[in-house]
Amino acid sequence: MDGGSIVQQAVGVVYNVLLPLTSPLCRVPGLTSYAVTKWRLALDDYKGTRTRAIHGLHSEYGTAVRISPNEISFSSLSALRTIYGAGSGFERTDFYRMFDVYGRQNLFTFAESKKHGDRKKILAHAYSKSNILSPAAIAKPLIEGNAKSFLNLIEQEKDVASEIFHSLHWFSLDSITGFLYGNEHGGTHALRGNESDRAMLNDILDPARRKLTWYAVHLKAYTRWLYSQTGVLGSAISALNLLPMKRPATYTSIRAHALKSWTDFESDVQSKDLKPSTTAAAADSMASIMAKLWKHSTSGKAPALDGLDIASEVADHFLAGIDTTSDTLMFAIWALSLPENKKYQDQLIAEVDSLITADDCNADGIPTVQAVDRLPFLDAVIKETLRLFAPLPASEPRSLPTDTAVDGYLIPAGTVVSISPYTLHRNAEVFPHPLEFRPERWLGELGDVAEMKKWFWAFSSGGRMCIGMHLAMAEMTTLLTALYREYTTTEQERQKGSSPAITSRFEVFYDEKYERISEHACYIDFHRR
Ligand code: HEM
Repeated sequence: MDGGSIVQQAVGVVYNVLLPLTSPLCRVPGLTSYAVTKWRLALDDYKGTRTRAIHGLHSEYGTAVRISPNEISFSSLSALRTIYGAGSGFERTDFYRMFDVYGRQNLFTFAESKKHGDRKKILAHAYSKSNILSPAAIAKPLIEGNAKSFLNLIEQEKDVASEIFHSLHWFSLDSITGFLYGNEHGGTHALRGNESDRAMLNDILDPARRKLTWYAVHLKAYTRWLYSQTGVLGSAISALNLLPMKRPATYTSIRAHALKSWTDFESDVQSKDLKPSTTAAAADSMASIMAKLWKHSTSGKAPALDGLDIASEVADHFLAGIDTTSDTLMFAIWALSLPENKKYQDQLIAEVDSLITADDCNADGIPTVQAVDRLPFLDAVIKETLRLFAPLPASEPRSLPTDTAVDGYLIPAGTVVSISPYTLHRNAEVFPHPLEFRPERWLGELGDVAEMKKWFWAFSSGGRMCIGMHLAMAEMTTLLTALYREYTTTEQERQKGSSPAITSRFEVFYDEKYERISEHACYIDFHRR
């Protein structure tokens, strides 16, 4: 070994081993293997065990644990306020940049609060509860119409509807595209049988998506290089099976659909001179989120947006609005269909029958988005589903450019801190019998509801809380009420003994009381009442 490489190795040891062991973060409890190298947590990521491993560390070491030389996980309410409270100054980390679309940042990926706040101002009203529930806005007819299409699918193609992982994804796909793009410029019709719209789900189903996410996070430059190679080298990379996910890589058709929706809209506004309220069709097109952003871009107001900014923003909401809502609906219907939970399904049906009258339904007989917002037991069922089966259960990383303190620990500038809904939602002192599906806990029959609400974190909190929450709630309440007004549900024989499972980032999530899982599939029988 020559002198240069000895010095290099010495620097490596100091940087990788001694520094992590002498940093102020050493006071934070945890396992040394996590403290000395980021690859220990990366191994959990690779195995798909990250969130459960961190949860295990919290069970053993308490509410603050070191999970990497530069990363601390917390699980207390005080840390939640310090890190995620409005105006805390903590920013999203670079981790989120993998959600940039077409090379542009968007609401989800902006780190700085000013840029984020400016973009949010343009969108906040469209996603507000009053707008989502307004009889004059785009969401109401869209969601009620899609609930009707879901019931039609059960009537006309019962076997197809019965595999609810897919059929509910079609519901959320049609709902989010109609809301973002409008019917004329990208609204999909998967529930009504459009095969190319349905095929977009293949982007989501490929398990290689988890591997690609791991590469994109842990080997960012190498992954970018792999996918940018063309010609002979590109073919050699493919032939040697070096790509973590075969081309076309993740979300290709969803992103292509999103870009086409924007370019179609842009050429229409230029050629037809579409203006709000000139015709009914134009008015519908102009009510979409995409049109809202376009109107802002032509208003001359700051911040300036160009076409790719708009396309990126809407494409990100598109992705954020598919799995989250349909995975939650799937777990809710599956949980209500289990024999041991029949009492909850009966209670929900009794509530729907007593509180939803013919006057609460639209001309198609579908309960309105406003009426279903007033059902307390339904709300408890959805909250309990989001608690136990949060569709985004993993840690939400943040950092601050200056030194600070969290829960009494000195946190040097740039340290990554995070909390996960998975761990918050399994605190047995707040949620007695945390692994059991018990909707009645939200009605005060098991634990302290006020306290539980403080710990409920499925939609995050503070300035970076989910902007799509009211849209998602309207979709979920309408679909579940419309369904249980007309049907009861049970597990199919082939589903018995296994939990449905979903993918989130690197991991697969399911009901951990089960040993068998059915990933991306859930078989339910619908029985007309
Ligand atoms: C049950 C349904 C949903 C759940 C549980 C959920 C959950 C979340 C969570 C936990 C975050 C914060 C993530 C983080 O900081 O790492 C988030 C942010 C976000 N969500 Fe949702 N989401 C849902 C539905 C939707 C829908 C339907 C949309 C449609 C537009 C949407 C759009 C967004 C956006 C744009 C952000 C970024 C907000 C910001 O940074 O200001 N979500 N969501």
